[in-house]
Amino acid sequence: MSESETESGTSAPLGTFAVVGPGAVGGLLAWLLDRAGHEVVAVGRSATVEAIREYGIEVRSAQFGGGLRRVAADTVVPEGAHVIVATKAYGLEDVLPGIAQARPAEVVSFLNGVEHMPLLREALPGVPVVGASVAVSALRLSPAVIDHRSPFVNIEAPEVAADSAIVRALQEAGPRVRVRGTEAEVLWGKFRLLAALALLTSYWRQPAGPALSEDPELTEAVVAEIVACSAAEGVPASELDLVRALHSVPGGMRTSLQEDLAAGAPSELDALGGALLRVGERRGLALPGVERIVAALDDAAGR
Ligand SMILES: NC(=O)C1=CN([C@@H]2O[C@H](COP(=O)(O)OP(=O)(O)OC[C@H]3O[C@@H](n4cnc5c(N)ncnc54)[C@H](OP(=O)(O)O)[C@@H]3O)[C@@H](O)[C@H]2O)C=CC1
Ligand SMILES: CC(C)(CO)C(=O)C(=O)O
Repeated sequence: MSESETESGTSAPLGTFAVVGPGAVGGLLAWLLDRAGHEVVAVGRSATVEAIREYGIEVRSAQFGGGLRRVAADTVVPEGAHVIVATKAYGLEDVLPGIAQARPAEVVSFLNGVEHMPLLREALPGVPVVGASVAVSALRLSPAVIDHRSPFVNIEAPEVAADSAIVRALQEAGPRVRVRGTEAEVLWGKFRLLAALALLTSYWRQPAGPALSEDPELTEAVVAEIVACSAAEGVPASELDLVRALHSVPGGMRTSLQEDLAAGAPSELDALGGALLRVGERRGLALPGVERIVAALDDAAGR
């Protein structure tokens, strides 16, 4: 019997799920939860909400078959909802008051990075808030059309979230969901890999394979610096494991930071590279490799 099933075999309703930031990741998760029969509302800004109301959410996915689903959409978070947060880091502060006002049952965030959790907790006192990670490659082609490019959606959530309705619903909706360790372990586990990949792919303007091999010394420095940051923040890791993880990524993979910078769009450079530099400053770590890349990307973006 699955966790959300009753003794009689029928699914117990887990409540309303609100996906705040129905972009590539949020739209895909909303679509998957809707497909699994849950009550889902995609919560976004008016242009996106209008597009989803008019058209639905279309997912193109080899893994899940894809298709169009008439997912409900609103600009307001429903009262007491189970909230998934999937905005970009730079959009988080704008959505916090609306989430707080809805007095959500719980909040699970899927943002990349590590600095968003204190912001969420400060804005949502008394609300169970959990940081999870998702490994997936997805891109929003238009406000209601999502291209799911990776043959996987791998979610990790910390052990404290084992009973979360969001985690239980996602476990049954299609993604691979692993519940393990602490929140810091989950977030840094993803952040170590993502930060290295995102910075190097963006710097070299190449997909993962060539970006990692372009300048082995720079790659080595970035790996060592990120592992040092992780350890200083209480999550020890091995450089060798990170190198192995980086080389297991498909060589043709591009990162969302790389896509955003290439498009001249707002990016998460500060939430990734900037966050590492702030750890370095706080912990007295020299990060010359990360610093060089962030400075070059800042220059290129005209900051
Ligand atoms: N794309 C990927 O493959 C992966 C992304 N991630 C992480 O997931 C998170 C979401 O990324 P992704 O789905 O790619 O991003 P998208 O740009 O596709 O979607 C972001 C969503 O957040 C909303 N948003 C952004 N700024 C604001 C704002 N100021 N106020 C309200 N809403 C806002 C957007 O609104 P609107 O619809 O109005 O534009 C959109 O719905 C990021 O932290 C990313 O690093 C993690 C793994 C993989
Ligand atoms: C590298 C990738 C695609 C892995 O999930 C990612 O998280 C991103 O680009 O933001």
